[in-house]
Amino acid sequence: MSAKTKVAILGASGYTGAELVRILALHPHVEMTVLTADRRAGKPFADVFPHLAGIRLPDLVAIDQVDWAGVDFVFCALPHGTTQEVVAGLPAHVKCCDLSADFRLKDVAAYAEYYGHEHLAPELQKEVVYGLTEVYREQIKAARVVANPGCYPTSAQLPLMPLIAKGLIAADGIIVDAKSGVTGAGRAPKEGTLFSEVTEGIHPYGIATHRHAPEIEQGLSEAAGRPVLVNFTPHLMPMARGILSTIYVQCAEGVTAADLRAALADRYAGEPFVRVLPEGQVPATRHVRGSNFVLMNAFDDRLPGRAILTCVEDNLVKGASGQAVQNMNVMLGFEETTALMQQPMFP
Ligand SMILES: NC(=O)C1=CN([C@@H]2O[C@H](COP(=O)(O)OP(=O)(O)OC[C@H]3O[C@@H](n4cnc5c(N)ncnc54)[C@H](OP(=O)(O)O)[C@@H]3O)[C@@H](O)[C@H]2O)C=CC1
Ligand SMILES: CC(=O)N[C@@H](CCC(=O)OP(=O)(O)O)C(=O)O
Repeated sequence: MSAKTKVAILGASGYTGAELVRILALHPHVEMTVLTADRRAGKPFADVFPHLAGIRLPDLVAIDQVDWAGVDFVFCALPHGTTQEVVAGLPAHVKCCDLSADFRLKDVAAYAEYYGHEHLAPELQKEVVYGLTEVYREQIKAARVVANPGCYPTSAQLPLMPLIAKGLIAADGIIVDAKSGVTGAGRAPKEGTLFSEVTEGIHPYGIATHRHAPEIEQGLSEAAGRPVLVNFTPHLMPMARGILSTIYVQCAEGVTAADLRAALADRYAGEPFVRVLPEGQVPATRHVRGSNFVLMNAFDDRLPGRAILTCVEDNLVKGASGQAVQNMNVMLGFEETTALMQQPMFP
């Protein structure tokens, strides 16, 4: 049997880091040899995440303690803004899937505008492949560094890109109304994610300014073959996991929701993680919890010629760590579904 791939998880003490460990624990071809943290460096991993105590793992270390000679593949699960120099400094033999937003935007000027500082690795940015697996699989196969998509952009681009590319919906005037669970904001303590700030309520945030809008527009523009702008408003929900995107679109002349559903079903036939639901069935976040699945459907609006698309995912799995493992599987030539076929937990 060939040797296992040695994997490092940078930011293993965060939510997406824990999900990577949970998923990779069932991966037959990898061994987790390095787990890093910042404030929690020096601790046993199980002290930080007792629910994963049954897995044999190395202790958490600081990034500057990592011996890269013993690493083949890196998952970088660090806060955005801290990642570009780390990834640019990796030795050439190491492949990487970056879960942060640091390499998602191809246009470094747009990055500077939305992230508030100049890109620190513009040369590397040119070779990074955007990791929406179902769309960019062929490029991902050959990539050394993959930028894993944002959680909201995954749920918006998967339903919209094929419909725009086929001219079944107008690329202009699209409204993406999205809701996320609180784990989307990470584990580091902040006022906005306190129980008392989130429970028994819902509120939009980042209205007309959220940094996922240009990421969604990047994909939709590519599908349309011209620049496209989108109206994107995220909301924070009193739940731990899950994203629901409700998307309002104008259909092309004569096109109905049945046509949109059929086109999506055709596009994603054979895709293991994308399911287009039968007519009338409503995607719910609780139907994807803990899984790498995406559920979507299309409905006729009451307004003539308009339709409503709905899409759900688990923000920590297909929206982050699950898609990252999917990308690693593609990059390293493993079966794409390896370690990812857990069924959703319900309720
Ligand atoms: N949560 C989600 O749903 C999604 C997250 N992402 C992206 O994935 C990345 C990780 O997110 P998430 O796991 O939620 O974040 P968390 O805040 O839960 O975890 C962040 C991790 O990074 C470490 N860290 C923080 N600051 C530094 C630093 N300056 N140097 C080195 N390590 C540091 C933390 O260590 P310590 O615990 O010791 O402080 C922790 O391990 C982010 O870029 C996020 O935007 C992408 C899609 C979805
Ligand atoms: C609920 C919540 O706060 N969600 C995060 C998005 C999570 C994510 O995908 O963030 P990155 O683009 O940084 O990877 C937010 O809106 O900032």
